[in-house]
Amino acid sequence: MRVIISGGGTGGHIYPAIAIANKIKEINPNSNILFIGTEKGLESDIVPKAGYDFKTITVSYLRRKISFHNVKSAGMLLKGLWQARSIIKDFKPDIVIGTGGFVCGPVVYMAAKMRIKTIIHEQNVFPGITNKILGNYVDKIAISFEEARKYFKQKEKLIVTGNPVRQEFFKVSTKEADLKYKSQQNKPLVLIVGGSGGSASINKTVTHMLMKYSKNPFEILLVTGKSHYTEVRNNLLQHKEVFEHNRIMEYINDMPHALKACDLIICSAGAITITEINAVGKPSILIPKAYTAENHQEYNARALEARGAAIVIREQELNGDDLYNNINKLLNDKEKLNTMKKASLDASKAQATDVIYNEIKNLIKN
Ligand SMILES: CC(=O)N[C@H]1[C@@H](OP(=O)(O)OP(=O)(O)OC[C@H]2O[C@@H](n3ccc(=O)[nH]c3=O)[C@H](O)[C@@H]2O)O[C@H](CO)[C@@H](O)[C@@H]1O
Repeated sequence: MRVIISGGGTGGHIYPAIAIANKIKEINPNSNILFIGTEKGLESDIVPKAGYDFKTITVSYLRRKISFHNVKSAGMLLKGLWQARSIIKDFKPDIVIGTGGFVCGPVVYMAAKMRIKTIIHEQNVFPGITNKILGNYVDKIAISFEEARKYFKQKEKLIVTGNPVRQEFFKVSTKEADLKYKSQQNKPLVLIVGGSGGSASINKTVTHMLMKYSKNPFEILLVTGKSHYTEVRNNLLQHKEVFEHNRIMEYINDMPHALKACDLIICSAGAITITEINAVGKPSILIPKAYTAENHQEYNARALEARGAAIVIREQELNGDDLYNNINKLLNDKEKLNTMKKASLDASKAQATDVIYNEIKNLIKN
């Protein structure tokens, strides 16, 4: 099997691509897989670390208004299309898979025009602009929610698969996870993550909370996001006692172990993070990022809240005191925590990666 996978910009597009690639490799160890992304996107760091060959093309986004930026972007898009064509021509894939983000636009479009089999995967209820356009050209559109159907005109191409997550989330051992991530074995661990890029408002609120309640009876591991790390660290260094009970990191490369080790996760409500939380069956406090397209993160979060697996706090209403009280209340209510854990696990759809793999196989066979 020769496969090109493209998706990038944020972790929410990259990790599903890796989950699909891992599945293909697991079943076909001799398969040849090539990722295409951009140099600037998170994928240029994550994909090689995951052990896959990686090539880049140039892309840019378009603004809604007429602008010089758009003229420049159109030029870059043409260049990207040309680069994608040349990589596809050399690699000769049996199939090209897109998992969203601007970069997969030129790659999947070019492959379709070159009459190579193509499939895209959409992680959210509200599809991204790239996937919406690509829907016109690809052979198959894998969606994660029934509700996403109405946003695609090409009904005959749709298949509901759910979101693929890496198998490690289902296999990881609690003992290993605790050893790796719990620095104080006698205290509950609260993991706080603002998505793959971090969240300025979560970082700010948690910083205030830690300064005010530095002797918290739990341990906090705050993952700031790479671009926020220095600022958060400098602010917290003014209150050194905070670091006696808590830690900060800029990014976690081993999220399966970190998630497994925590007693509670507080995070923004990206679709892949939520799927991973369910895979390990953890209770969560979800803080949907405001101003995401169609407010899709709040939609993701409310779905989990309705199942009793999560508590939702709107970003606009976030403050350190409430957050601290919510954490304390939850960690002291074992019955509620257990109910939330069970509801979280019940929401897990472990078979998504298999369903997508079967679609890929069928497309290649036909
Ligand atoms: C602001 C915005 O529009 N964000 C979107 C983006 O979010 P984002 O990229 O934050 O996506 P998700 O929260 O869905 O996924 C983040 C991924 O990064 C991983 N991770 C994160 C932090 C870290 O330190 N280490 C790490 O490995 C997580 O385990 C997860 O696999 O893509 C998602 C999936 O299309 C969407 O649902 C989100 O709404």
